[in-house]
Amino acid sequence: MERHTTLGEFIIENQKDFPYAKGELSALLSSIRLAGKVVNQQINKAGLAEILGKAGKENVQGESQAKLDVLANEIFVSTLRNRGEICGLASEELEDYLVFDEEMHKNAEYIVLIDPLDGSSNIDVDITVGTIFSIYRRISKKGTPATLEDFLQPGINQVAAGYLIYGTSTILVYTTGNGVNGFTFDPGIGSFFLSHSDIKFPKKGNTYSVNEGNYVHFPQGIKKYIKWVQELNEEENRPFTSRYTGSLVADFHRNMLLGGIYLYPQGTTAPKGKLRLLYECNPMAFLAEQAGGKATDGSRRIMELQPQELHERAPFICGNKEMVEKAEEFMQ
Ligand SMILES: O=P(O)(O)OC[C@H]1O[C@](O)(COP(=O)(O)O)[C@@H](O)[C@@H]1O
Ligand SMILES: [Mg+2]
Ligand SMILES: [Mg+2]
Repeated sequence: MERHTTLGEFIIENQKDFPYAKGELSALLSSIRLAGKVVNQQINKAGLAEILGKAGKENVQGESQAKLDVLANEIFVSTLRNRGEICGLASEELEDYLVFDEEMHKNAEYIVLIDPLDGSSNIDVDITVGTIFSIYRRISKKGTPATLEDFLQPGINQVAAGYLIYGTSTILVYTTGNGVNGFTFDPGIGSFFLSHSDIKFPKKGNTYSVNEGNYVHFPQGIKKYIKWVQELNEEENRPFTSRYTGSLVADFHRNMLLGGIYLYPQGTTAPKGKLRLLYECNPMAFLAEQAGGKATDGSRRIMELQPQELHERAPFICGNKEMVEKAEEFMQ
């Protein structure tokens, strides 16, 4: 029987891609793997462990937090705080970034941004959710506390990014700038194994993912693009199929494997869209580009946007290159 490579082996094997690396990034990816396992275990038994429902408080964006948003955040923060690979962390569920200034963190090279639980509206109804992470090398001097500047870096500075998808199976997908690979969790063994190597968007896609309930609020260009995808044109395989789960990770994963486009545009009610640039758009954009796809805000490359605030939002269009460029044409 063919033996699959474990995530741990793959991380070590690929450490050579980073001639300057001293193993910190590998150790950090392993910490994220560990936290992911713990969150996965909690999600699998959520209905029994009284961790469904609301936490009774709001995050900095005024969204009412789900108990699992809070728990997943605590698991990632405590796992990464207990291991010395990062000097700071920012999260969707925390108003401000955390500075890890204990001795073992002071000289750490990296910072992490996370969306601990993506697709929160789906938790209580057992639909696929995820965790998204983005890793940067610090800008501030080693030995000093992490600064806001360390977090407000453009997406092109990411050294690694990825997500965990908690679906029919649990898969960890990530890139370090050398392609995108996916590892499926085998609960029987308790390890992640390489199951999707060097993932690339298929040449063509015919699935579009957008919350059409917001159609009336969309800019004209997006309205026209949606009309275009729904028109009959057998040659161009239109109308496209509509698939929207309410979880960015799930829609992105499907579109990357089968071809498609995800759109969360700006609108009258959300002038800058809904998704957060630093821990949703940038990591997915890095993965998309590494898989041969594209990610824009309708006209500009997401990864070239200069962030101004920790929780700022950005219009997000991401998927097959050709499909994103068509949407951009309509936006022009
Ligand atoms: O319900 P809406 O407005 O369509 O938004 C759904 C989108 O918002 C998100 O749930 C935002 O992420 P969080 O759940 O992490 O807040 C995305 O996963 C999803 O694609
Ligand atoms: Mg999210
Ligand atoms: Mg979230």
